[in-house]
Amino acid sequence: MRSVLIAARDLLARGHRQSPLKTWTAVVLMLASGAMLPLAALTTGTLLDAALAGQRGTAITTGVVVAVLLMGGVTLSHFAHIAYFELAERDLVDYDVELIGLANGSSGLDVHETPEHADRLAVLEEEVPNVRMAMKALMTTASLLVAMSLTAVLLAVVHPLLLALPVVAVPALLAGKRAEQVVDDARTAAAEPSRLARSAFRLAVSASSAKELRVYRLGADVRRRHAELWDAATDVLGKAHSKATLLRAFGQLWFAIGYVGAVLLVVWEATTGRLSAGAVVLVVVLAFQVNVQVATAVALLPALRRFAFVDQRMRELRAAVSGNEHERPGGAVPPPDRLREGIRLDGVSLTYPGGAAPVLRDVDLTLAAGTTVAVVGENGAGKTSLVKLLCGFHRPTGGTITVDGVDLADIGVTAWRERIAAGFQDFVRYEFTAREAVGLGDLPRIDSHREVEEALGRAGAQDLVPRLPDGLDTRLGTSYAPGVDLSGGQWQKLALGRAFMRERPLLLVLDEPTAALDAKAEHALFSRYAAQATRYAAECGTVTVLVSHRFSTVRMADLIVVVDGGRIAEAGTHAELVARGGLYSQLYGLQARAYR
Ligand SMILES: Nc1ncnc2c1ncn2[C@@H]1O[C@H](COP(=O)(O)OP(=O)(O)OP(=O)(O)O)[C@@H](O)[C@H]1O
Repeated sequence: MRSVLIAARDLLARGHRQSPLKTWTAVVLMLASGAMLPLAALTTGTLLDAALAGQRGTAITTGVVVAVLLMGGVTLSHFAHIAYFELAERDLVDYDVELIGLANGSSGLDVHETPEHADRLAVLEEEVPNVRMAMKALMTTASLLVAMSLTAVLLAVVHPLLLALPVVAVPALLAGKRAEQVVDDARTAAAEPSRLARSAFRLAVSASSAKELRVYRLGADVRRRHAELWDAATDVLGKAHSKATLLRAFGQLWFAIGYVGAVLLVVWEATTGRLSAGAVVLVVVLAFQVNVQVATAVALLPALRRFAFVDQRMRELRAAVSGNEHERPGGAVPPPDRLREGIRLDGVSLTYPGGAAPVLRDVDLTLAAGTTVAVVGENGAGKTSLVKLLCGFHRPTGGTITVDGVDLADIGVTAWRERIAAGFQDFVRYEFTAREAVGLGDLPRIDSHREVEEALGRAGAQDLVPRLPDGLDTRLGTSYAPGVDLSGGQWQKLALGRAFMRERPLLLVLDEPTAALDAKAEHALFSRYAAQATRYAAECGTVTVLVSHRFSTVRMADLIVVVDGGRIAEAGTHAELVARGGLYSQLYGLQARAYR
């Protein structure tokens, strides 16, 4: 119950922030409409007594009042609906905006990479559109509270024993509440299989997986997984719904017994002359209204409980994002204007949140200012994890990273990120215009035609634009709007252009930037990288970190770092490492032979 009250308060407060006038209009109209039906019942009783007593004038006046009250009940709630419907729409947008903010609200990736976070986001993505229903349920509940209170007072005035009628309604309400708890628990239990089923569905219908699904004949398998996961989810939900229906039916039956008892009581009192005919009509109508009120309350509970569940998840998300224990926001020291010494890692280790073992251990490394450092190693060795630490996405769980002698943890995360340029292996395919897809790399200059073209030139992707039908104004992708679809390599070239938008980065990260490029493009690109890295190095001492599996790329680096099982196995120049005859030499030999 407490969670429902908190959720109701949050929803009203959110509505009030959007429009105080509309909120108050809706609340006042709904409260007034709640009083109309009980007052109409009262007036109907008076009307009957007046008619039976031959008081024509009173009967006509009360008849008009009954009509006005009945009309008022309908029209007030109609006008309230206009106000709260718009509020609910605004609330919905507000929730979406907040969700986008929270999904991107942590400076690092620790929160993002936990299953609880994924579940919370999946639940919210699905449930937030039900805010419309929640607003309607909340307003109707406000109206219902007035109606129930007034009804209780009127019943008590006719006969104190009739107060038992609303009391009889309580077990019915409790049964309804219990039913909702059962459904909520089931929804939480079904969140994981539902999320996995949705992911199987996306896999089955997305264009990017179509090729593999056909070649490996995975269609039937994905369908089977999807069906099994939904079966698991719907089984849990189905059982819960059956149990909830039984609980609600029990509640309704219990109330029906009370209703019959109340009607028999007033009829008995009337036959003994203690109550008037008008009072009997009043009680019969009110008792019927109590039944409707209880049924409405029970029917409203699901929407309110469901919203309370959303509100609770939203609060958990806020708390998880703001109070993430693994993530420190970073100090206020600004990053240096230019790197003089470079970046040092001393005894650095990293264990992911919830991870059993460190994925990086005892890493000692100096990335000297103005140099290009290549990181190589087998899959899962820890290369990307190293890059993530340098970008401040995760904090080392042991040791320190210093930038020109200042602990990276003391440097403001946002300020540090502004001095990083990065191209990631799992780059994003922004389905915007080509100019925006590149210009996003440096938001203030997103609209600059010249600077976007220069960035593409630095990334070796200048040949891409002339092939697009509307040049940089070409809309990309076909998922949400008609646009031009690009090849994997072309998307990657745009991602590289994005990485080269920032002009004075202290750290340039290229995490397997050429995986989707052909050999000619790769070769052209490396020569450009080398020139670019030299230019950056002269301007601000940039450290370029290049993660690659291609040794033809790697050999041009000033320092090659070989990562093996989370440790630095060896480090040196290409010549030094080949001469040493260690892991690098073996891996290089294997690849060189393959190319011969
Ligand atoms: N978010 C995460 N949570 C837990 N473990 C992770 C996470 N990301 C990576 N790992 C684990 O850390 C280890 C190193 O992964 P990492 O991505 O750094 O390897 P990599 O050398 O870049 O591999 P690849 O060449 O395949 O890209 C792997 O065992 C991986 O399973």
